[in-house]
Amino acid sequence: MILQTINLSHRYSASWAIRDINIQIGHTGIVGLLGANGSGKSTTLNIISGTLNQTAGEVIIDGIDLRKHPEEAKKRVGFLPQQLPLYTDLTIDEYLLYSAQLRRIDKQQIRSAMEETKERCGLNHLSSRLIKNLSGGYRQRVGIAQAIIHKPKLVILDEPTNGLDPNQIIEVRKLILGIAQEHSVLLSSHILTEVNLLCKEIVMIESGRVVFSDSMESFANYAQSDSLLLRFENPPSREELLKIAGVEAVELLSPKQMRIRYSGDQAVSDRIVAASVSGNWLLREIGPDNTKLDNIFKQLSSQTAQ
Ligand SMILES: Nc1ncnc2c1ncn2[C@@H]1O[C@H](COP(=O)(O)OP(=O)(O)OP(=O)(O)O)[C@@H](O)[C@H]1O
Repeated sequence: MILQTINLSHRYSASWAIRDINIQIGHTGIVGLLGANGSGKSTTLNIISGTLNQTAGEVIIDGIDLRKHPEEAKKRVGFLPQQLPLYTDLTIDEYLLYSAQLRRIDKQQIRSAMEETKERCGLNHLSSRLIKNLSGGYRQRVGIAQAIIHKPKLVILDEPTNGLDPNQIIEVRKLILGIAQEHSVLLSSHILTEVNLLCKEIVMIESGRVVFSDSMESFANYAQSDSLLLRFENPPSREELLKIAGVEAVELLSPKQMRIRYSGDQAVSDRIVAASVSGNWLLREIGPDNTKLDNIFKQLSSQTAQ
């Protein structure tokens, strides 16, 4: 297991910022930590990267307890915090040399580590450019470069595309996908589309607690599994629909169109068809509700806020 957090909890003052966060990463690829602003993503990532001490719970990196053996555990982690840790008066080469020294890379290997990292991050042609003269996208690449220069098993990226323009976002996402071929990446975002595009797995947190944790595929299924869109030529009343076994809620979208939420088995659609025939409701459309994942995000968020 590359990362395991066990009931990770943190309290800045009186109230808990995160509570019982359990994350497991066992392979390369990207795990998305999704949550609205203030939900506790940065707190979680700061703890996992060893920059903040948790109030309770454990972080195990590659089998090493981060609290008990911080140096050994941190060797295996690269971190891009939300605020870029750059020295803008340094050139890219100077900054990467400094980062490599901080990471205690062997003197003989520093040059090759720098060259390889610049190559991977598309920075070779800018080696002697001052960081303050780089665009936002390139600064982000330098931030990512310092996070991978020591070839950590786990790379943690806190909102890596935040504040970038659309073209820069595409480039940085490409870079992250490349890095994920060789490293395990834990990436935070408040944008569901981004997590959907990049990640195989998703951990969604809200108000400091995990509300969903599974594959992206299960998330999409979960998101669409429990509602149906219906359209009738001769629509029944809400009460008539609610009488059908399994139908839990009816939401009118237009006089003839509605969304129902249901629980239990999928046979609810057969029962709706049968009821339509016997009630002469003239069913014209029945199918899964392809609610945009973003709506689900809002829905999940409001569930936990209650
Ligand atoms: N240093 C701090 N002192 C006190 N409270 C804090 C501190 N840092 C964060 N918090 C609070 O902890 C909660 C979680 O914040 P955190 O920054 O982890 O969330 P986030 O999901 O990363 O949000 P954002 O994307 O806006 O940074 C918030 O309520 C925040 O106000």
